[in-house]
Amino acid sequence: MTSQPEPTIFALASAPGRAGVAVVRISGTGAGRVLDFMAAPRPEPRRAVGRAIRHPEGGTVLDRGVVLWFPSPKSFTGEDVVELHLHGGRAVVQAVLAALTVLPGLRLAEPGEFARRAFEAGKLDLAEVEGLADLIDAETEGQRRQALAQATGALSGLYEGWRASVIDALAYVEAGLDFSDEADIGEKTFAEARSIIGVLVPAVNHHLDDGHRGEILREGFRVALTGPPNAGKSSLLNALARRDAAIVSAEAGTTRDVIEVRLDLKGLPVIVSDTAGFREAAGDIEREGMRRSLAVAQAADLVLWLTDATGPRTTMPAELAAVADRTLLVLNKVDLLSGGSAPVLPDDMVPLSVKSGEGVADLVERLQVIASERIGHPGETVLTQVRHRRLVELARDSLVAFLQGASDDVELRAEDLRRAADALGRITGRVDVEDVLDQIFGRFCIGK
Ligand SMILES: Nc1nc2c(c(=O)[nH]1)N(C=O)[C@@H](CNc1ccc(C(=O)N[C@@H](CCC(=O)O)C(=O)O)cc1)CN2
Ligand SMILES: Nc1nc2c(ncn2[C@@H]2O[C@H](COP(=O)(O)OP(=O)(O)OP(=O)(O)O)[C@@H](O)[C@H]2O)c(=O)[nH]1
Ligand SMILES: [Mg+2]
Repeated sequence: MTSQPEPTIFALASAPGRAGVAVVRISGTGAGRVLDFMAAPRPEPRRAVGRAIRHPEGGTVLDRGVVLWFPSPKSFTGEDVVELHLHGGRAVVQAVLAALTVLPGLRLAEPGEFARRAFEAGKLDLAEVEGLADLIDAETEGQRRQALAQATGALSGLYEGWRASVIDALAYVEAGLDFSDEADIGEKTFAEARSIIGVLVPAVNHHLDDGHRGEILREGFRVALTGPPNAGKSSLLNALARRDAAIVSAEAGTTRDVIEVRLDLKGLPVIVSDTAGFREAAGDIEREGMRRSLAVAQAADLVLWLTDATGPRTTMPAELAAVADRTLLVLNKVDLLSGGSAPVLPDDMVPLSVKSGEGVADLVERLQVIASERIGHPGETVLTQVRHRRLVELARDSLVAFLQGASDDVELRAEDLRRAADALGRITGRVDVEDVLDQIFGRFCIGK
């Protein structure tokens, strides 16, 4: 039985919409034929050449572009790849995509399908693919660095290195099994395995005990704006975003829905959420707003409690304080205080006036410092997502079980190590990961 060849896939690899240049990528055994029919002759591998791009039927010139030819296996996907660099007009791209569908054996790629083929060809492992998806999503410098390191194998190297150690230890344990009638050999090899795992476990624990730095950098440091109604939370949000993201009014109880803005503070992603004000006497809608506010505060890495300098110095309600990880007190509207001099405030209270702009830059600076303390040094190899964390925890638990288990039950101890190696292998996709593939590749846009 001959296996059906994979269809050749194509897609716009650059962003949709009008652009200077658009790139259409084609991957699979039919890619060379695209060149033959639409941009003959095939250029030298990996050399950009200017070519007329023609319709395969009739030969009408659709555009004058640049073409690239990456014969298998030296390509992004490992398959034959062709790139057509076109003028980025919508009609040009449409005409070329329509022309490609005319060729037999070609179809439009699904989201992430190019990356999936790169994975299946062994060009990228799963952690690298996830890094690539994060790189495409990266909005700040810190995120870019972390994602690029992961996309180019930093995490894979770490986890594969650990897995190699576990497999070393496993080999010792299994050697002991083979010599089970010679007890002293078994003991010796088991001790070797123990010493390998004894060194590994603290390293794994250290990696896990990172305060979720990589995950926060990847997802954004979350700041919740809370406070009594009318304190100026929405005004502050707008000032931070430098645009009118939220409605501001002199009426108390203006904000009900949660409004998010994303800031880039010196390369760190900070997500600020404006929420409904907290007060006792509130109607149904406002109460729902307060419920949401509480949920946002609970999920936040930092909760700001903003109060009006001319009003009563309300403290954070107990229900809010109870869910907040870390809080910062902010006193707004200091422009309204008579005398003009700033009030004497406790050290941990930040005075500002959204109206005059006074103190806003200082607050931004405080936020940046707090976020950077939490996220730590970029460039270190840190856990970046929950999928990895779960598997590293699973591996650690199995390694601890190995260390604590009875050494005379060698079969069970070997099983502990196999389970640990398996968990680590699932991070990079070295062992069965069918169950998560669709989820991971589905994150990509079409053309990646
Ligand atoms: N034009 C273009 N730019 C691009 C991409 C692309 O696909 N096309 N990329 C898409 O993500 C990124 C670069 N990624 C790439 C990764 C590997 C190969 C590649 O041809 N690898 C071969 C050859 C390596 C070599 O010559 O040593 C290989 O791995 O065998 C190409 C692009 C960003 N820029
Ligand atoms: N004088 C002065 N007024 C301010 C300042 N900041 C905000 N305000 C005013 O205070 C009022 C309430 O502002 P908002 O930003 O809507 O207050 P909020 O905290 O979002 O209120 P709710 O959404 O109702 O909880 C508006 O009239 C703002 O113009 C400030 O620094 N000084
Ligand atoms: Mg508001």
